[in-house]
Amino acid sequence: DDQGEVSAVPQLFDVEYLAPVEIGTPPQTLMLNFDTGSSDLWVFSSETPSRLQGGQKLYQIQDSTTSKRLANHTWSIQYGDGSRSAGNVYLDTVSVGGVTVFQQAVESATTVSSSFTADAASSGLLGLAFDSINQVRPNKQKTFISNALESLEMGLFTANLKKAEPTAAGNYNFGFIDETEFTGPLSFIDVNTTRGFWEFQASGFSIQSNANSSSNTSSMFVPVAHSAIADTGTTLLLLPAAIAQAYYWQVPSARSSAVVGGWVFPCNATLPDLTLHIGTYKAVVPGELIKFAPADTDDFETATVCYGGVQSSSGMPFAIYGDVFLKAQFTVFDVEGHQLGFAPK
Ligand SMILES: O=C(CNCc1ccccc1)Nc1scc(-c2ccccc2)c1C(=O)NCc1ccccc1
Repeated sequence: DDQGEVSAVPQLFDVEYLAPVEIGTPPQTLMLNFDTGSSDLWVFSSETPSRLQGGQKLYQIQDSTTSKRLANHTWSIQYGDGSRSAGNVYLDTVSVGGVTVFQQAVESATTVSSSFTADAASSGLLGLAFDSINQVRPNKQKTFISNALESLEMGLFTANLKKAEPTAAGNYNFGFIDETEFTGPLSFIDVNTTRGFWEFQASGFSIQSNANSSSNTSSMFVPVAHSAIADTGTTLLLLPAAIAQAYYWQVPSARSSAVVGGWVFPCNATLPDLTLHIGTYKAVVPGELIKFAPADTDDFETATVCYGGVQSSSGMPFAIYGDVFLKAQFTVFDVEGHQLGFAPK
């Protein structure tokens, strides 16, 4: 029974986490964005027009002796931020951290939008949401994890994303739970797979002011029930506007800037911790993770205006608990049990 582990390498300002994936025979290793918010494994390839390439390593289809065209099948995907890609479909051998799937659908891009072209480090995405939202037509294809399930010791994978110090890489594990990766007990909640996402219910929030190091006062619990998804592919923690507003009202001189496109605050501000209540689990997101990135220059030293890691999810179908949230928790994605498990780390 298989188990696999692969390191999750944070890119600048933790905007995404890439992990090595081996495709074809002999294996071609590409860095892909592991994305629990979508269900397509797609790559830049020898079919991607050179004018749409931006230096990414390509899947050389003809160099793989095991690649087979899935005739008359195509794919096309659009993400909520407007980015998009589309192309043809091949079946080939795919390995992640030692877990191998034969005849995995590998979606080759014949067109990508500008934000993908501009992201030189990422050769594509590896979707880890449910098969129902795979975008291959006429016949949907299964995700890597769905195909790998039968060979895994446990029908689950875990994400342990980390804030990028120079060396810190997080990791994804497939088929096992490494108890050394978290401190407190795991708390499990049910997942609603109707929309194909890792969707769950959260009941509200509380805010801890870190006024001084010795004591911090915890605010009372504020009930703001909302649907949310656990999404490694979305950078920020996108919450109902009422929660985002209540949070930044605790930060002196924070404001919602139409110019920048979200909540900003002075970089020398001390940000409170935010606790999100999920079932009986209290997920603490430290203020330091919410001081996300400089908004007016490229480095924290000279920047005066900083962009918040918590932003509003208004206009979206649900709240999106992205990397800013997942960096603070150890998360179990129980594919077979349709559950999410969280623990502090
Ligand atoms: O699409 C995803 C997961 N994939 C993220 C991704 C990765 C690489 C390139 C582009 C996108 N998650 C989901 S589920 C639902 C949405 C959504 C977001 C806004 C409006 C409507 C739906 C998104 C999504 O688009 N996430 C990425 C994102 C980017 C910028 C701002 C918000 C969200």
